[in-house]
Amino acid sequence: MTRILTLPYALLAYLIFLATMGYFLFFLAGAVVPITVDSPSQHSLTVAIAIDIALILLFAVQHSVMARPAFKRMWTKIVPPSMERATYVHASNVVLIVLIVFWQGIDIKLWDIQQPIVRTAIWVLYVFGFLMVPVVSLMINHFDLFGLRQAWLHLKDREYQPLPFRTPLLYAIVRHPLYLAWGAAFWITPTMTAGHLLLAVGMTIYMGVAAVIEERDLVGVYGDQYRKYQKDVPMFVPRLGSRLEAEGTS
Ligand SMILES: C[S@@+](CC[C@H](N)C(=O)[O-])C[C@H]1O[C@@H](n2cnc3c(N)ncnc32)[C@H](O)[C@@H]1O
Repeated sequence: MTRILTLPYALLAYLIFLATMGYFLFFLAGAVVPITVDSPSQHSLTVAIAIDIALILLFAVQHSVMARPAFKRMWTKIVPPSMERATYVHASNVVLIVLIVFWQGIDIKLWDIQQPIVRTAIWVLYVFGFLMVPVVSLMINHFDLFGLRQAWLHLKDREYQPLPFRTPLLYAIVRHPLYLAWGAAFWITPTMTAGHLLLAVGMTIYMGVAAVIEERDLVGVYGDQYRKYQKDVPMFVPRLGSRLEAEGTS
């Protein structure tokens, strides 16, 4: 039964993710869609800040806890292993939709660049940064990240093999290009409100902590290979003039 259900379950998670991400592009831009990061709050400033912080914490806890090996070991006693990653994607979708729906905008402008050419250039950079998120996910294994590979292997009755350690393209320059792309999406805007800043700061802190925790797990999985990678390649900020040969540490 799970053999038949796993692939549609994972595909549904993936499609909802794509739709949510499409919405999120405009949510962060504060344009086109009805609810955005700048939608005015109906609450006092203190309550609005408290709700926003609770939403960021919910996002951080769900993403961090469900990605830990110990949680996965326990969780896969309930959820079939082939559905574990797709379930993570479903949960992440729910959390992101909750964040979008309940986010409280705080309309205090910290910067507001109106010069048309500069404003357009910033929008172009924003879209580029945002689109780097799916592009970077393709560099390691997009379909594994979204649970589709696990579901496909299960359908074909083939055993799941974890991804090998790799350092392709941007992974030869920094260890966390996906978080860097997310950072660009959160920070690059011609009009920064206090609500948007709260989201950008909260997510940046979360990604910093998540990267440290993720690396502990990666050292556990890949051992000295990952330790060497940590020595050779910076976490977030590229070092001028130094770049691993793509795939060089694999
Ligand atoms: C959401 S991705 C984020 C990757 C990274 N933190 C980044 O910002 O690009 C997390 C998954 O990527 C995998 N991963 C991260 N770096 C990797 C590497 N160099 N080779 C293979 N898998 C990697 C981890 O095992 C984890 O399952």
